[in-house]
Amino acid sequence: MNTTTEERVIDVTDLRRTYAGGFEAVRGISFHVGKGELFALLGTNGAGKTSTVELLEGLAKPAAGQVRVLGHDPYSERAAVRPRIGVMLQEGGFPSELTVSESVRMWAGCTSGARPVREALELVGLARRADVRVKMLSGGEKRRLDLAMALLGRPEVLFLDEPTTGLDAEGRVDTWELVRALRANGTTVLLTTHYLEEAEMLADRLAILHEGRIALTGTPGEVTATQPSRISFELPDGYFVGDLPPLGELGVTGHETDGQTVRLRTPELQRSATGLLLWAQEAGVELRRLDVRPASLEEAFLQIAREARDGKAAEEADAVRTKESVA
Ligand SMILES: Nc1ncnc2c1ncn2[C@@H]1O[C@H](COP(=O)(O)OP(=O)(O)OP(=O)(O)O)[C@@H](O)[C@H]1O
Repeated sequence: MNTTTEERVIDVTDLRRTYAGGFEAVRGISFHVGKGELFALLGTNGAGKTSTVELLEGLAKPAAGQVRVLGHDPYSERAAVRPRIGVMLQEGGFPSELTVSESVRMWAGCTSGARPVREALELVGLARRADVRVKMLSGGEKRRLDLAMALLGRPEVLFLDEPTTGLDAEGRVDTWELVRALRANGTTVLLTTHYLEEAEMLADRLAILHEGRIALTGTPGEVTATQPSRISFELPDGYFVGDLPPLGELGVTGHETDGQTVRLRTPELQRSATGLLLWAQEAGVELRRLDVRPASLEEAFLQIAREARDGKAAEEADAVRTKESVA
């Protein structure tokens, strides 16, 4: 999506965050989110997602770089930004003795133009639990209450920090539907999640953070297209991988065999699958347990983690070699 500067509801340029003690958790990241877009920030544990989102919410001041939310600096112009955003933190931390509806009413008292309490609870499927004390809610129900609070002020921009952690499968699907409906009504959403399937289902665009930097960004389709697709099958007894047509001619870039099981990697799924199936038909061979699948976001994510680990291992080995050669 091409977004002009005016349409950029969130605009982040070379953002950095350094904690007391000098640790740099966010190391120069840039991205933007257009109106009505859902942008997902993904990353390994400690990659810097929460550190980044806190800067966008105006909860902390960047060490360097610039953040604009709805055209304002969320830290120094907090009063202009805060009423227009909704924030769902990882831990809501509401008083546990209050009931669900009392909690929402209390929060509504601090929110201008708040939705009616009943409407907020219905949106997140908590209306039946309105009179239950917060301390009696399940973990998933507490997440729904956190979401109700974030939605109270009909925000133009919604920050969702791991919104479905602790929800069961049904609760997760309900939340996805709600988020889609909000986005369809023009709400801009910034989501962090550990569930790659969630990002794949919801995000218009995403960024994968690693050690405070953006390792990969794009639409889910663009990100998964960086990884090869997979074809796996079992050959009948008496057939071996060498009996297949030359794999390079099928566009296959890598393969593994384990007994009769063959796994192929290819950046050209249709070409490779067609070539393989034509061969099987002509040779009268049944490819058992045939499985043809494009790469998933999870594979792209794991590949980044692997590359980062291998890169680090290579750097460490280089450092050891340098040390040895100096000694
Ligand atoms: N207050 C702090 N002081 C010093 N370092 C911190 C502080 N808060 C976070 N960090 C460090 O900054 C890095 C990024 O943390 P952050 O919580 O932003 O990561 P994250 O991507 O949200 O991780 P997770 O997926 O585990 O929630 C981590 O190495 C963390 O240990």
